[in-house]
Amino acid sequence: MHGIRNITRKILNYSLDRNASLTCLAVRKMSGETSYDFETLKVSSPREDVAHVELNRPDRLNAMNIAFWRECRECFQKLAIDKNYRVIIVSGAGRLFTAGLDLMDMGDVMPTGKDVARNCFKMRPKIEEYQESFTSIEKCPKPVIAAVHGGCVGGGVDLTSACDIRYCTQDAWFQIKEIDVGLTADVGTLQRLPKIIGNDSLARELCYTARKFHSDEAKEIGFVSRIFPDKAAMINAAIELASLIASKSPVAVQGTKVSMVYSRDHSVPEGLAHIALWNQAMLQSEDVMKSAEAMMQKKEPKFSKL
Ligand SMILES: CCC/C=C/C=C/C(=O)SCCNC(=O)CCNC(=O)[C@H](O)C(C)(C)COP(=O)(O)OP(=O)(O)OC[C@H]1O[C@@H](n2cnc3c(N)ncnc32)[C@H](O)[C@@H]1OP(=O)(O)O
Repeated sequence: MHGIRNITRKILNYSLDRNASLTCLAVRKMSGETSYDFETLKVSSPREDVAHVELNRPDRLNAMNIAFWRECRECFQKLAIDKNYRVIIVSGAGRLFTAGLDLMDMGDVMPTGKDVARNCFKMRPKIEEYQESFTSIEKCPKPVIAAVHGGCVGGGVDLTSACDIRYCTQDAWFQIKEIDVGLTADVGTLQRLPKIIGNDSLARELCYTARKFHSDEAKEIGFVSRIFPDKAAMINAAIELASLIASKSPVAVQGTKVSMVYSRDHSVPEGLAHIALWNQAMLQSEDVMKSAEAMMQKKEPKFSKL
């Protein structure tokens, strides 16, 4: 008799638990909330319209393990279409931004078969997936601000090169370290960094030698735009900047990012043709009239979510 009662209680508890979690899921879906529950990233919202993504494996110096590569991609793909956020900040938890590729967790990209051709057919889509982890930052139409403290090694330079704006602390240093671990960098530094710093000779020097460059040099060459005495000051400034950008028309801000990314990789006539096509639609936005009215009335405009 006791046995049957126990089983009944277990079944009842199970269905209550299940109903509770289904209700939670339904509420989340109904309210349009996206879940950002990750193992290697912590996502918070320090201000309205601002998301803060923290690389969150401080005990491993935020080294990029297999879960990280997947989660980074997923996170930015979600943020790209999440109407609750207009600007994103990326920083690292613990004593430095990131130590780059997790050298203890590379099983995903190391071929195991005997046949070179078959290994290659497996490897290429894997490498492309890793590339997409950072390209998803660039594809996200919302501005992404990197806030770097301590070291930013290997994959960290790839990641921050895909961001729109880079701030760092006085103690920050950067290292395109791939050469030193026998790799040709393949997730974005070689493609993006030379265009950011506009100095091909120096880009090659940094990539071929893997020498560290510190905050002052990073600012001098245009890799970062501002340096702060410590992490707290940098994060505060990043939040202020993010809030300012978030107060502008999201139609205009996101169109600007899309156009700047496109124009970087195309000729001036192609870039102009692209923005003409884009703006033939976007100039019809209510944000244009709202901005003009606010300007005339000397008021701050409020723009609705996208
Ligand atoms: C298809 C692939 C695409 C991606 C490519 C990306 C490539 C790259 O990122 S290449 C660069 C790889 N990273 C490195 O070579 C950095 C290695 N680490 C260091 O040089 C130092 O740890 C560092 C200078 C960052 C910090 O030195 P510090 O003395 O302050 O700390 P440590 O005692 O060395 O490290 C503390 C613990 O963290 C572990 N750790 C550090 N880096 C990594 C890493 N990259 N992967 C895995 N684990 C790492 C280190 O072993 C220590 O662990 P423990 O001894 O257990 O405390």
